[in-house]
Amino acid sequence: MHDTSPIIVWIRRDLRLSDHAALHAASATGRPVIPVFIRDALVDGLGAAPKWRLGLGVDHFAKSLAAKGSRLILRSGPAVDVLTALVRDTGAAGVYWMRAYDPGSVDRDTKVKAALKDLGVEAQSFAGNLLFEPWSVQTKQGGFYKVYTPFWRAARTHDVPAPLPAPKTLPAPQSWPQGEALEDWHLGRQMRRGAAVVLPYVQLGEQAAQGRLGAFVASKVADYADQRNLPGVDGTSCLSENLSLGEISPAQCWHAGRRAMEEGKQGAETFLKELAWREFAYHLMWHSPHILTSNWREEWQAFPWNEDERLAEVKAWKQARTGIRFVDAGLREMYVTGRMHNRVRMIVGSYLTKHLLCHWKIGQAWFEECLIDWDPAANAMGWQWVAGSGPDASPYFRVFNPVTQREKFDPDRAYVDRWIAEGRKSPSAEALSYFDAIPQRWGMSAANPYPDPVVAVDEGRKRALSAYENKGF
Ligand SMILES: Cc1cc2nc3c(=O)[nH]c(=O)nc-3n(C[C@H](O)[C@H](O)[C@H](O)COP(=O)(O)OP(=O)(O)OC[C@H]3O[C@@H](n4cnc5c(N)ncnc54)[C@H](O)[C@@H]3O)c2cc1C
Repeated sequence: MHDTSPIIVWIRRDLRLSDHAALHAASATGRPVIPVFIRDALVDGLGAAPKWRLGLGVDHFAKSLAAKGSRLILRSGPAVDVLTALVRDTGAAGVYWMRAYDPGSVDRDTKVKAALKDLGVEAQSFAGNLLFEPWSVQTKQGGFYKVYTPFWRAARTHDVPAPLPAPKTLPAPQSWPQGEALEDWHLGRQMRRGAAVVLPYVQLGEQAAQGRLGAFVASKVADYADQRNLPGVDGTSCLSENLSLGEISPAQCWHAGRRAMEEGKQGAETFLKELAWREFAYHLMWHSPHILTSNWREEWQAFPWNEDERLAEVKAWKQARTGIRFVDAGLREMYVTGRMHNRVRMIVGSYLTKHLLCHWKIGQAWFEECLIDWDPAANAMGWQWVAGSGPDASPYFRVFNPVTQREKFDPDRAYVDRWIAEGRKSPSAEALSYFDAIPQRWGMSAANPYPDPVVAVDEGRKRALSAYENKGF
């Protein structure tokens, strides 16, 4: 193979130059590098907001590559077809990529690897989208962890390699293969009215992500342990948006957290533990992929969840008009910003699965539609945790009371007042922007009175507890 045969770097949800082992290794070969992004069935299957956010991220990353004298070639179709055709067209010596761990990607990547090997081309995948490879953290018996705390105890003894710098050069090939235009993919098509409303909340790309991490470590991490549960306070890193598309690597976050810990900043260890929750989600998804699609605990299979999306309660929940302010505030925050505070994710999830006795899959799918930080593993684990059907889940009989939770975690009502417009003399701009984002056919207006609860807090709790009786949980 000639030295000028290029290396193709297949870019997926790893839209960064630094701490990108595949780009780094490709650059180190001294060969020309051809970065490629493929719009395949997994991209087409994304929900509206994550697909739109991916499009913004890809566009931004293409510009970062252009600033280095490189390019991002865009192609669509099944990855195996696109890559084998590209290898033939360019005479590439190898294809490198960063590993993904969801079953759809694993299946696809296994086929790609086999096809490339058949062509006699080097096919290499690299670690770096997680801190610890999911198979590397094992129980003493060689199994996987089903409970977070022992997982954390085992994981924290593992080394996390120092992040790699961005490659110095990404030599261009003599001629670039043809690519498609991102505009023609219409990745934002389903966002309709929402895009203009969500856009100001987006922090796009690697530099912005590094800025977020820097600001968090400089001014928020010290109080993080106390403040991270208060949705009215800007007390968390907000890095999930960037982590979900790999605009920052978990190792970069981890090492920044470690340094903060060494500097004696309280809260830094809690931050590391939260990063480890992300790892735990991937650990669980890798070892028990059914967490994405069915009750992780077998005993929940017979539970009679409501699964009908047409139910009035489900519509009210999705449209953030359940009549429970803390719940509606969270769902509105998500619709307007593409994100939702972790505490409130638990409250809205509990209300859907317990007060309304609806299947967690309805919530999982709605979050997948609306979140710009959507992550398959964290979303599935979060929903199964809330519902009680997952490993290390919230006990089934723990029904969050959204009223007392609001009193405890939003005592001055800063959060609910920010997101609920109805009944207020001068609603906040954020609360009003919800009505600009939602479809007009929902028929909602800030001028309407705030709705009565679809299911009252006590009544829903009692109903849930009686539904759980004699189910053998
Ligand atoms: C029902 C439900 C659904 C969820 N869906 C998602 C999702 O689609 N995408 C997503 O990234 N997170 C999800 N989470 C986890 C959590 O809510 C978010 O990661 C967190 O709110 C992100 O905000 P932050 O970046 O400011 O977090 P920080 O508090 O600053 O934490 C730092 C990082 O740690 C990780 N992290 C923190 N908490 C968790 C957690 N409970 N589980 C897994 N990782 C965590 C995230 O990567 C986060 O960016 C979900 C939680 C629940 C209860």
